[in-house]
Amino acid sequence: MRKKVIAGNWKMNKVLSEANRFVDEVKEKVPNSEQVEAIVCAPFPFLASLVEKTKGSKLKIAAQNMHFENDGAFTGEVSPVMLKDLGVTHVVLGHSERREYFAETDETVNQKTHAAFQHGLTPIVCVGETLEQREANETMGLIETQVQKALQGLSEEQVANTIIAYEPIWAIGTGKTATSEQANEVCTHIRNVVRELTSEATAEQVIIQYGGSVKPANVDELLAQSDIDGALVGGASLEVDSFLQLVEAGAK
Ligand SMILES: O=C(CO)COP(=O)(O)O
Repeated sequence: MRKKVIAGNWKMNKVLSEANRFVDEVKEKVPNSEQVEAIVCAPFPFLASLVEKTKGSKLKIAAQNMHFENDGAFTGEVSPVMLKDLGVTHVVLGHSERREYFAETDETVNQKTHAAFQHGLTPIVCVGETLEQREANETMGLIETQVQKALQGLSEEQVANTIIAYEPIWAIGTGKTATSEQANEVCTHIRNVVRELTSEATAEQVIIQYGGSVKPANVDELLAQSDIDGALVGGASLEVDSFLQLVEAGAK
């Protein structure tokens, strides 16, 4: 059985003292279960401190983005080498907010996914449609293209170790969760795309998360779906109690 991966994406929130306090509290309480993995995706300035604090604990620390080059004249950017050196384990790539506001494309997401694996970081690759695309019946085709392009050129083993997060843009931060059936339908489609690209064994292994207004009240139903292996959570990951409730739901 696939484990559940619960990742809290803090986005551009908190200051260092708040981030430290959150992690100090949460790291003691993450269930000691092989069934669940808990990750905090924090802003760059907090990463060194949070990695240090979580050494030896079950809580993992992720970045929310990175550049694909190792180093060079890219003012304001952060490289995979820097993240790996700090002890970061995961990196969120291609979040819809980065695609919308920071010109992230399927091509750069692909370059970053390759760079993550080159440096031993696990990519959490985000895909998802807008409301207009959903209403125009474009969801399945669009998701297929996003997944294919993100994974292009990866080895089968790398695909198996990629985390794919399905985040319908219309459900992010809106309080409008996709129904668990709607979410599962797309996650099943993603697994089928992975199956076509690789093999049955890899498709069965790949972790597919749902994201978009996940909270303690709806997480059980979402995680009970056949192809949803976890959640990428914004708002409800900012408070210790709700984040822990989500992680505990993953351990059930
Ligand atoms: O974008 C998200 C996580 O990456 C989802 O955000 P919300 O959980 O706040 O809807």
